[in-house]
Amino acid sequence: MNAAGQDVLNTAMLTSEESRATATPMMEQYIEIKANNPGSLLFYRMGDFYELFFEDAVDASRALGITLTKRGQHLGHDIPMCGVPVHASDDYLQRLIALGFRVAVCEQQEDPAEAKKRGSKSVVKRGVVRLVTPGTLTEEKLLSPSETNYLMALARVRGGAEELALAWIDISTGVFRLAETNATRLLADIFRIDPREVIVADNLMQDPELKPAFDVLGRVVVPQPAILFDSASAEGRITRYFAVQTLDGFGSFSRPELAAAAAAIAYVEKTQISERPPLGLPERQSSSSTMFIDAATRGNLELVKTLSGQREGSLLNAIDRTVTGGGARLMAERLMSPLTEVDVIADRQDSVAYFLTDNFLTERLRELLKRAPDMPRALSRLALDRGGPRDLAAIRQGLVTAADAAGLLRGAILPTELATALSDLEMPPPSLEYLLSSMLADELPLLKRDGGFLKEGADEALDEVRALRDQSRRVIAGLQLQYSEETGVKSLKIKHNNVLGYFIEVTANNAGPLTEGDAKARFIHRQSMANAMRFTTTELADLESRIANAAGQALEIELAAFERMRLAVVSEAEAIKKAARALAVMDVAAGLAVLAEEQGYCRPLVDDSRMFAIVAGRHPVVEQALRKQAASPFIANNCDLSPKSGQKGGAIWMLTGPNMGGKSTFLRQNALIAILAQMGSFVPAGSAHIGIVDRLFSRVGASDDLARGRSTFMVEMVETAAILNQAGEKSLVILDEIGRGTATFDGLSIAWATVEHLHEVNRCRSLFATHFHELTALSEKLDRLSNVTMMVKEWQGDVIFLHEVGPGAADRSYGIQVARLAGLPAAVVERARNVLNQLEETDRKNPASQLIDDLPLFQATMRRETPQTAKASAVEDALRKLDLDELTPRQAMDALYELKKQLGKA
Ligand SMILES: Nc1ncnc2c1ncn2[C@@H]1O[C@H](COP(=O)(O)OP(=O)(O)OP(=O)(O)O)[C@@H](O)[C@H]1O
Repeated sequence: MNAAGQDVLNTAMLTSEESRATATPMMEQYIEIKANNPGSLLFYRMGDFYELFFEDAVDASRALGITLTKRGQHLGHDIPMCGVPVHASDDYLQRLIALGFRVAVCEQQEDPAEAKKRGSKSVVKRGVVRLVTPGTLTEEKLLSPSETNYLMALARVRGGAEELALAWIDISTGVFRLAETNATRLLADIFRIDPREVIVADNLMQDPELKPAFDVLGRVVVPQPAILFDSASAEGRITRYFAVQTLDGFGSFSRPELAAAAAAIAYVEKTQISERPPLGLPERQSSSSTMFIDAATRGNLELVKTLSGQREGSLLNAIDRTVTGGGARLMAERLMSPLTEVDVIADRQDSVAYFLTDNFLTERLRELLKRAPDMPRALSRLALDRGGPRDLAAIRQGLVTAADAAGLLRGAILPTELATALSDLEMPPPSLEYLLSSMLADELPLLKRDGGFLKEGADEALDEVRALRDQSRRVIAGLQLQYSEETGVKSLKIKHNNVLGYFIEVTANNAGPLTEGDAKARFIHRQSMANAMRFTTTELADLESRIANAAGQALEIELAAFERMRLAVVSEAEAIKKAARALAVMDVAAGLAVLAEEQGYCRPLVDDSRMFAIVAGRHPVVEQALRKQAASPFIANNCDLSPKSGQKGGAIWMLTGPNMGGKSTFLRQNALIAILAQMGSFVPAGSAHIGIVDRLFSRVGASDDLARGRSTFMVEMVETAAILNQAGEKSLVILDEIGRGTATFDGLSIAWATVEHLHEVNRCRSLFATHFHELTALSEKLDRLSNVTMMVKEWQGDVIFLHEVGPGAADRSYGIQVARLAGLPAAVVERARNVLNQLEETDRKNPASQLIDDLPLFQATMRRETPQTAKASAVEDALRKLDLDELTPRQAMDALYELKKQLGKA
């Protein structure tokens, strides 16, 4: 029984020997194909439908809400069945893929008439032509225009320095990249790339080092046979795919990188069966060239989606002004991977600055770009032979846009990035655009088999058969007139249907003149209906076959022309991809210029210093939200974490202030400004000077991870631990209310020790917001720590939030006032006030802040501990080397004496 309560044969029973022995020939074919494609729903082509059977039918009918029927029996069980029409299959595929299914598409591979020739019982040949999985989509309907669609392979090869590597491919655009990684940064790297599917060797699925990451990724991870990841045969697989002798020309790759790349290629081959998408050569990405943002930080800062999963409210949504799908994808990619290389950042800023200086040019360019179709995706479909006439038209329009954009910028003195883009725009040969424009009609059908996509004048032979077809139609109209005059039946009509083809139709009452006398020999009776009779003539039959032939010939000519155009496009794949990329680069730069102009952003100075000086910074998302609500304007705030002269480490700002005062907003805005600056954008500030941030960490907001058995406090501590273990001198760390998830004293102690560790060990630029006002006393001992506070005014017992960051420390949180504003019952507010007074009284007698005088500094305690923990003593070493199971009692005694002697020496 399955979950739906039906008695359905499961796949194991279906593919058993017994099942095969009793199967009909068609069932036998089905079982064979099903057995070869485990884990996928099988779309089995029958005429105009894809049919699903057995468990697949039950699952799909439930997922798609379509009717489940039955078709005969097998092994004494009903065979459940459901089907989707071929012409609408993209919609169904989309829904199934979104629900996490994978689909094997099985087509008829010969004409049913061919099969019949082999005998009346023979089955039409069928084969799986493609596995549809989330990471290997190419259809326009299945893809989001503004998002990349990466398939990723993770490989591990023991022995080298870095044992793990990632390879990711977007077959809808041909992008192919590689990077080394390690267990610590694995999740951060995967989230940066945000793949739809990650393939992993099945023998790694339970690996203790990797399993926690797989658990977080969930069903995105798909186990595959380990042989796909075999590093020994990796190079061969890659060279075969790219049809080259050696990989030497591509750069040098580590063994894990080769294994990951080969696995990704193997999976593409496995899912695309006979087709080969046009992949770019693998590009190596060094992890040091992008800012490391760990998974928690990426989520907390809501870069591309909010914590609740929406795009609305994310940073990307607030800054994306691009007008093309390719531009939107590049924008998201840049936001996900801010750079650490000063020169490249400056190049990108130069492009934005260029467009900012010429509004007129920017607007004209954007108008052009708005008409640019998605060239890389159309190209990919054409290369995979899944494209239609509209994909050819997309390439044509893209090439026109590229030429127009090039025309607009040619002759100008362009900054580096735009100059490169301009020369890329000029890569595709003009002859290609000319070919497509001279062939393609204005109105295009979706499918090439519908014909009618070549324009008049495109092909002489086609024009001739079309003329013949049109002429024949005119002849038919003439015949109708002639027959009606001859017979005197005015209502005589020549009609057409798929069964009879062309025929003459008269009403039953008017049949006489066609069935009597001489006419009887001329008008051949075909069909009698209730009220009508149908006839044909030799002339009409002759005309009909000429028309049918003409249509067949026309389609043949069109399909041959389609193939010529397709090959012409595919042979320029590299140039087309370059031009498309150039359009995306221009779209991003122009979009960022529009944003900077509209929102008043400034160009930040980004260099290799340790500066972090933001003047009048704003939160890019909150600022726009406040404006939209026409609420009071956003209050800009400064932030300076730069080392003072003579100091080496970065500064820490300890931020206190009331609830609702704007602490979290201030913390996040500075992290977001760093990200924007390093992705090459202008930033929401009056001015900004940022020394490259190589790693960004944030611990903000409360979230729990109950699915993995972690409480809110546990998550907080895990994230804090990651920060303290990994942050270095170039990092930027944002910590919001560390220690609030536990008892006050525990929380205060943890926060205290964390600040000391950041100051003494990590020495990074940090912002630390807290309600533990006792911590502000630390500024007396930690020279790079300053206290700042969110300013408030008290007015007639109420608090007024000024949202302004000023020097000093808050002495209270105004939590009770905020609680009152939130509508806590008056009695509870009153009682809380009393309790607070009592507590404050006790604290005044024995303040926790006095601790600062009583506690030795963190570094001092560290120093005391370090020698013992860091370097094991000779006695410990000797003890560790002893193999107790191998010692006789006598040897054990001797070893003990020896140890004692060594201890004496120490
Ligand atoms: N600089 C600002 N200018 C104008 N409004 C602001 C500013 N900063 C914050 N706000 C507004 O104040 C609200 C509260 O801000 P935020 O959540 O940052 O406060 P908080 O101090 O972190 O509060 P809590 O301690 O309760 O978490 C925000 O939703 C925003 O609308």
